[in-house]
Amino acid sequence: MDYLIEAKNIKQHFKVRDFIVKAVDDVSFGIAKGEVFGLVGETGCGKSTIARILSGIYKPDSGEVYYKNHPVSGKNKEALYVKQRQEEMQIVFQDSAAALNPKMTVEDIVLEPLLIRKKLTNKSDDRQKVVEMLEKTGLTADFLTKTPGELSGGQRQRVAIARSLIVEPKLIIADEPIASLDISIQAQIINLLKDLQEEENFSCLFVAHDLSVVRYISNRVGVMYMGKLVETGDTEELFNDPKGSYTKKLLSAITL
Ligand SMILES: Nc1ncnc2c1ncn2[C@@H]1O[C@H](COP(=O)(O)OP(=O)(O)OP(=O)(O)O)[C@@H](O)[C@H]1O
Repeated sequence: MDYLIEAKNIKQHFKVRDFIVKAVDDVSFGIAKGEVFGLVGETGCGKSTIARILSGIYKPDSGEVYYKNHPVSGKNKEALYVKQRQEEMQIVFQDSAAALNPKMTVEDIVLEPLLIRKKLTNKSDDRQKVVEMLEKTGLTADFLTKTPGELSGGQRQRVAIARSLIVEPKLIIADEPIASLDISIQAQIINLLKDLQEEENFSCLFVAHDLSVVRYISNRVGVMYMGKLVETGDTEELFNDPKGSYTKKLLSAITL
């Protein structure tokens, strides 16, 4: 299978006082180009740790992450592909919106990833690009000069998404991207992410508690239980015909 990013046998253990927490315990899966892979499971089962390992924030204790079939996490990692993953990936966290620099304008916030990559051109073209990104996320040029404090939670998350899109990412790691938003705004942001994914065709790891959201947005789903990936499958197959006893239990706890 030609995966954009793949985890093979990754493990991440944390020592907490005298205990070893097996946060991720021998997990393997891949995300194809243009695919949305949803990761579900109870609190503490290891979803965020996996998101951090795939994005390179954590180095797994063992196992390997591959980007375009080249190792990017272990001893034999290939610098060229580590760099490509870094440049082609964006992360949208639960609190991305809250973490926007309160002193910066929306224009500067959205441009920052290009600044970091030394890809700014000239002021008017750059501004045009920002406006384009804002419009993609349902905002307008009126927002250019605003600061995060002047925006609602939903608008801030739109700005965070616009900021991710400006580098034309091939991969978005979304870790609970709607969890901190009001219920009424969550659907809008999920619809936006789904539309953008269909337009831009980036691959996505989508981590969420909410199974109905995962079902709506994902092509494939992985179910985690205590650090292990206990079942993966195409979304509708998995939801309609879960195989494992844990998946059955998890799905029966909700009404979809
Ligand atoms: N830096 C750390 N140090 C110690 N333990 C950690 C660390 N990060 C995570 N853990 C533990 O590893 C386990 C998995 O955590 P993780 O955050 O990956 O789960 P999760 O499924 O994302 O949970 P949630 O849905 O609550 O975010 C938990 O028991 C957590 O307490």
